[in-house]
Amino acid sequence: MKNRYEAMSGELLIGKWTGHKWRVEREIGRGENGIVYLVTGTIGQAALKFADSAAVASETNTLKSLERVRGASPGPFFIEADDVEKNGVIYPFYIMEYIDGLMLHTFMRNKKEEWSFILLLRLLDFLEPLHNSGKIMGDLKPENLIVSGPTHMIRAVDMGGITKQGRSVKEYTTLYDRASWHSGTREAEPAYDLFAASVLTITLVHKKEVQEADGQIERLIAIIESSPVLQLAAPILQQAISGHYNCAKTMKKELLICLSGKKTMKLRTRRKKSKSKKWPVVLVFFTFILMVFLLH
Ligand SMILES: Nc1ncnc2c1ncn2[C@@H]1O[C@H](COP(=O)(O)OP(=O)(O)OP(=O)(O)O)[C@@H](O)[C@H]1O
Repeated sequence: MKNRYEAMSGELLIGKWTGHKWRVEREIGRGENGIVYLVTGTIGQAALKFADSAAVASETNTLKSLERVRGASPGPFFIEADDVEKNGVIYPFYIMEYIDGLMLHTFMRNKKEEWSFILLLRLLDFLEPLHNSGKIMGDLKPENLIVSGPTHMIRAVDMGGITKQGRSVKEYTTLYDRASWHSGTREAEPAYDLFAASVLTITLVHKKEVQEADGQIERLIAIIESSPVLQLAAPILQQAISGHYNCAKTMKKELLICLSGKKTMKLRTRRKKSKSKKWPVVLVFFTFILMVFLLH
């Protein structure tokens, strides 16, 4: 790994330019661009990311440019950038807010499949202010998202894909990229993220099948239609896939309507004969929906 410092738990890092001291608690993640540590400084806990100077500069710029969207906190707050010098070598890093929570796929591991809709609602809450600020997330995938706090807010940890609307998407992952599914271009527009949000929701419930669909949109639609859980929101998921939505708020509104009583009644009537054991889950689920709606 080029120019990335491997720190140890308990180690004290001193910023070369600010003189600020950061005590390393533990490593919290690593990826292509860098290593991230949970650290403690005079301001309390924070996340420290070692990366090469170009990545530190561009990620720092992205986080700063998101300050205008801060009311909705889509990503971590930027704190400061600095270098640490060890044995005559300079290692660039930056400090950001530590987002406490679980990665999306870890969060879903011990949850009922119906939770995928709550996360979709939260994802739409996350996307709306970002889109209103003239940007899109681009690389929308579970690995870049954390579920945080008692209201299960979605926050992003990797902002590398954020692209100005009208430009070509900077970074993408084929599984969630509409162009790879032959369903549109890579032009950065809200509909690009809403397509990805729909695929992400399907993936939370049927990951293997989505991977096997291998870019064939008809197979993706067949997964929705044959899934007892996803059927609850089938029209919305399909419309997002076909590019019908270019506004997260509208998609959220229609999703809530779709998940409300009428659709459930239909499904219940259809399944009456089989005395489904799922009704307590559905009841709990709609109580959650109501809570999310009221909390917002
Ligand atoms: N501010 C943060 N708060 C909490 N956890 C974080 C934070 N930033 C990063 N992480 C954790 O560290 C991991 C790696 O961080 P990040 O995605 O920024 O690295 P990367 O090298 O850019 O990754 P990639 O290879 O996906 O480009 C994340 O998946 C997440 O688990």
